[in-house]
Amino acid sequence: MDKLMDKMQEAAMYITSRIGSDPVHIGMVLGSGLGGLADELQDAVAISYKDIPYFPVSTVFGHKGKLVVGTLEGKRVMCMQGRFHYYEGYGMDQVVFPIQVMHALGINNLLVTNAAGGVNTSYKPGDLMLIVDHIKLIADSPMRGPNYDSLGERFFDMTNAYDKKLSALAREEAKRLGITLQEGVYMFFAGPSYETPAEIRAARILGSDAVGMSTVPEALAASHMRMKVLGISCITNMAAGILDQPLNHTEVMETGDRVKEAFTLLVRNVTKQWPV
Ligand SMILES: O=P(O)(O)O[C@@H]1C[C@H](O)[C@@H](CO)O1
Ligand SMILES: Nc1nc2[nH]cnc2c(=O)[nH]1
Repeated sequence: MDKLMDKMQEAAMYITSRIGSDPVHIGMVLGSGLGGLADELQDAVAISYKDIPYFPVSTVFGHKGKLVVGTLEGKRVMCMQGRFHYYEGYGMDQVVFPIQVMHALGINNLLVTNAAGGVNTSYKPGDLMLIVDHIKLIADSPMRGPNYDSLGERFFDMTNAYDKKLSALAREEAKRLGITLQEGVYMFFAGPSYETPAEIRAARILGSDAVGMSTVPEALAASHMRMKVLGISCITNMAAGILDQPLNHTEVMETGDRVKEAFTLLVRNVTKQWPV
């Protein structure tokens, strides 16, 4: 066994010692302001990241740094209440390590969520957006370096990175529940600064509808391991230069808090129907 596989196994064994060996159906990464969903799990077991071998720790306000495992709408789910970002100083390999540990635990379904800035001017803060594709032009790939053939192929396909059936499910459920669900392309920026207005104009020309500092590394790692991914952004603010106002993390958190009911309702109903 190589080193990454050893680390994944050790982390997975520790988590299993805390949650038991019943299968976990869906992994969920909860973005800034969206972590409250984890508090709704039944029979929940919460594990601090600092207790899990080789896990990094969250340093961002609004990211609690806990793995919470429990039942949501009849499915056993594992929520990351707080994620790791490249701008925190972690390598891309550390950013995606939890996703690889989920895979080691037998999880093949992943919901990735985030707070994002709206680039598409038809969006408004508080909208939810189904991620149909992404753009990443900067920073390393998390898969840079030796390939772990037991995890996935060296050159892997990203055509269907965001699963079409799960996307259709989210679309249907949003419609049924009367929740506005925009659809768009999420573009990764390394942060921690928000973008300049010129970068946002460039992002729009390139075809992005929303910008953020996460999610894409996790979607890459999940695709490498052929996990099924559903992505939902919460448009917490209009991206830089669209409105005549500066951006700040407080607004991001406040908007996340404002939409938490709609977000939770949508995720609950998608989870209920999620084929596992
Ligand atoms: O973890 P996410 O992508 O939801 O967090 C976003 C990006 C930054 O961490 C932060 C900026 O306000 O929100
Ligand atoms: N990069 C980036 N990340 C965000 N997260 C929440 N809002 C934003 C934004 O406008 N830009």
